Amino acid sequence: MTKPVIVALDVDNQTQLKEILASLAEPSQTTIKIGMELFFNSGANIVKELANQGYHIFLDLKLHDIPNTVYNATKQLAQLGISYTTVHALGGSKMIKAAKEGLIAGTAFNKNVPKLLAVTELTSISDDVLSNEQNCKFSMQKQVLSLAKMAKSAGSDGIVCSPLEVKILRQQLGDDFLYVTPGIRPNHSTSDDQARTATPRQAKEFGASAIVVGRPVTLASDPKSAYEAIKKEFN
Ligand SMILES: O=c1ccn([C@@H]2O[C@H](COP(=O)(O)O)[C@@H](O)[C@H]2O)c(=O)[nH]1
Repeated sequence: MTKPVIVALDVDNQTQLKEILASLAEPSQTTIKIGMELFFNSGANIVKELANQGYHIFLDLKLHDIPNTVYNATKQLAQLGISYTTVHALGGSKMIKAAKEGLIAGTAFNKNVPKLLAVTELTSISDDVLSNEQNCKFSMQKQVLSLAKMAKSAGSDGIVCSPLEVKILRQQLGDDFLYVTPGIRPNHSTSDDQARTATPRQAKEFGASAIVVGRPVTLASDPKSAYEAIKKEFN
């Protein structure tokens, strides 16, 4: 079975959106990620529209609020036809539990409940930022593992982390949990806002369940070839 290469549709207009979608596989074979940029530009209707076209949707709004607010928000999101959504693990176990309950409450009878993914430490956070700005006393690996364990016990279906942490996480938390990894850079020399990166091949070797790829596809001179090459490397 091929593992998903999830393309992050981080665009603010329909023209660019259509161009990228045209480079990807047919909707039923494709998971696309809608993040804050497209959602705040086009609203919930774009989510419903793309879901109706048959795409599997990863709605990445990274909710982080009090449990009651998150419950009511995920209850709404569950009605959009999405497959995955995200909260920040740092919101705590009560918030994660509420997010899951909201998804269950908002899902129509005989539809699948969207999978809940907890974002551990963003892939843009370096070791330096973790210790000097977040004042975390643990190593990155220990911190991500601790958040992932808590998220799993609170009911999340998986986590978002860097590919660099997946091997140890999978050993500790098992295979009945999703390890979704952004921070994918086919060319390791690229320098941008991502701090904890790996190539698609490394993500595969470390055991990622799915990878999330944005700019390496959307900014490529030939997005279709870039997407196909990443899929081949990851599978
Ligand atoms: O820890 C995280 C969580 C989410 N993301 C999202 O993934 C994509 C990555 O895009 P690139 O252009 O490939 O960097 C983007 O939508 C982020 O919001 C993440 O990067 N790290």
